[in-house]
Amino acid sequence: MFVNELREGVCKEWTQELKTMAGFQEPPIKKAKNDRSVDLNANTSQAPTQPSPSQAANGHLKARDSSASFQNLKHKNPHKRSPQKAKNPEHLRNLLSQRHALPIFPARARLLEEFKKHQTVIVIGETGSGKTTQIPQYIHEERLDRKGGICITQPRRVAAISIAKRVAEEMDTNLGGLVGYSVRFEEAVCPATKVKYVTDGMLLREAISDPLLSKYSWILLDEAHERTINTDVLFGIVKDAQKTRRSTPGQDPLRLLIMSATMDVDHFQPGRQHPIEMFYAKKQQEDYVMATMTTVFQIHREAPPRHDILLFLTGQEEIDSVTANLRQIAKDGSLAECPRLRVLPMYAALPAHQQLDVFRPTAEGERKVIVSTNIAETSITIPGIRFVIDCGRAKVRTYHPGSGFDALKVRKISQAQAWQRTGRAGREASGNCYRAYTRAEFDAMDVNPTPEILRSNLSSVMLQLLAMGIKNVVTFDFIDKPSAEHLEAAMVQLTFLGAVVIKSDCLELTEAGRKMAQFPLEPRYAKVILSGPEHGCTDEVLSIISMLSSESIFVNPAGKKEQAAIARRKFTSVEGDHITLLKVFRAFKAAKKNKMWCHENFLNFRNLMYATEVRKQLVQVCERCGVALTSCQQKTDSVRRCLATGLFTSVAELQLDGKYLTLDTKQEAALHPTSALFGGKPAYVLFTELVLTGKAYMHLNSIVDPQWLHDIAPEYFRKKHVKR
Ligand SMILES: Nc1ncnc2c1ncn2[C@@H]1O[C@H](COP(=O)(O)OP(=O)(O)OP(=O)(O)O)[C@@H](O)[C@H]1O
Repeated sequence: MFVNELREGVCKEWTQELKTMAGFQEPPIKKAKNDRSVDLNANTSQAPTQPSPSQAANGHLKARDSSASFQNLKHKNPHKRSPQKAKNPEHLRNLLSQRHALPIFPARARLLEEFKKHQTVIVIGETGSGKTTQIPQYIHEERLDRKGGICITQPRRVAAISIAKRVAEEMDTNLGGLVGYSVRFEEAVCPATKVKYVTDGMLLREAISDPLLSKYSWILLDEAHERTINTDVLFGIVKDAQKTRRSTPGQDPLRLLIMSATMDVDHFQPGRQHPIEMFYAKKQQEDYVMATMTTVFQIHREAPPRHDILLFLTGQEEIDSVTANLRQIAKDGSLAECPRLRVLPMYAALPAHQQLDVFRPTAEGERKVIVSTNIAETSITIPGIRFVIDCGRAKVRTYHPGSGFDALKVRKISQAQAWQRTGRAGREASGNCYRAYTRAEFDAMDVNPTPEILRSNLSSVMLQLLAMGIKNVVTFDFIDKPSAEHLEAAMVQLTFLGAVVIKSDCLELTEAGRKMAQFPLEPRYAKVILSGPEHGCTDEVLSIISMLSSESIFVNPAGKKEQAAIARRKFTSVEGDHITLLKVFRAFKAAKKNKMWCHENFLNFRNLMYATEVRKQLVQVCERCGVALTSCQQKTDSVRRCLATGLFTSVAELQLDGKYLTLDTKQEAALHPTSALFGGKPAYVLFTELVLTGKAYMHLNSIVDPQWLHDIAPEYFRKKHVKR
């Protein structure tokens, strides 16, 4: 290995490594029989821009966006024209030459040949080589989509939307016309849509009503290496659909392409369209946040304007605080000579249009700094990014079935993720990547992330599989089989919720379970909505659950925390956080969804609008399922009672020593300081989430009466020795 220190004086803290980084082996993907794996380079004439030579076949499939999605609920902007740019022949010529310069282009004929020959093909190529944007166009140009459309899955909604926009532009067509997208609560498609980008959760939901995926001739599972739970499950479902369509006369074959990024570092630099210079920290950084911020300003002082920076950090709070700090420091007089700094946060809880802000090109004399979670790690191309700064960590949620905890912890990322982050720097031109960790730390990282399916609560997936008619979930063709403990925990949860019954050793969906599967929500929330009519409060629980779907309703600006807390007190309910959310939602409606009102009350207008939109969609599902929309007005104890019908396994009891123990697994847990109940000592508390962040905290809590619990699940609470 050759380590060279360059750029002394520019970034003293970094060492640069030149091309010969020690290679790491791509881990084996399980390869389906008769599948074909195409290396984008194999047997094609070597163009200087081409990706790596032959790869071992196989991949490993990625995961995220566990949220299920709506189907065809919204028909948005169906004929929104891409910018006038698209009509400009010069711009079109430019786009075409960009397409031709992509590493995938010389492999076009070879790929199409393989696609025609095989029903399942695995395509492995460099990040940025053109898989996501080009392959669907090649299929369409070759008219291989005459009998059915092309559906490309993405783990994240922002990727699905931004890529669809780009492809519509490249194809000089309207977004929502020939090219469209469909993500939870939002879509731009029409009957003529042939190339459709969707979140993997969305396609999973489509498969519930149409297990043969009959609208499509092509399913492209993209970013397969990420191993999201939905992509993993889709793999099994699409294979099943293929088999059934093959054996059903008159059915067209269903073609499956699994697209995965190569993680082969030996090829990372020479095989890329644009080279990326790598820098590692010289020594371990004690404060990675500080290290990355310092690097932002080191770069900012040196680099020309419009050479933008993408900084990877771990979570919303950290990002909000770094964003505020960067903006503050940018005002410093010593930076007067530097370009103007536009700092933008990027995380999943931001509404889609705010996420899409990061794609706006940088103005003359300006520099964009995007401070992001791993949401920007794969798939997307953010124009202008020349520098990536990677803190080497991410917040990971891991479910522990034994304790019922969701542990949310900051962990080291894997090498595969580190390369994905690096790849964001060289999409349009050569770039630089600064890793805030040493080369030795990089070497010690896991090669790949743990597949999501091995660390998640499986109740949603299990319900969806059952709704698709897959009888034996335990023998389902998972790429990596979840542990018996995880499967068992999901089964128990669904049984408690009344979604399934066990008949002759097999799980069977109940009528209620069938309805629950219609909601793009976790089964326990769907159960709450289904219980609405019985408690006369469907209207109220719909508002609360919509608010829970949209994060950060309350704004807490640095420097105004006191005022924000005072404003928040107006809505705080002694009954707990759920009724507090309901009061906010009602007040927002009464204020006619006024933006100024939100500002004055330290509430996030966009997130409230998002909740309003979600609610509308949920109402439509209620109508489809015949759930009556009743309202209890001010009788909010029936709302808490109704919440308990779905969340009754999430209750904690006050102990003599003043601490809380969860009833289900006897874990010690504390009320989160942001809770409306914090400081009080109610005997029984229902919590929405139990998160381990150092200590175990109950988030979003309400007071419950033990008698209700006995009424809802008498057997369960008798066993838990709950006094009435
Ligand atoms: N919105 C965009 N604006 C500008 N260029 C873009 C945009 N989207 C894609 N590109 C260009 O197209 C190239 C190929 O992108 P594409 O997403 O198809 O690659 P990929 O092989 O699928 O990468 P990944 O594995 O990271 O998703 C990018 O490297 C970039 O040069």
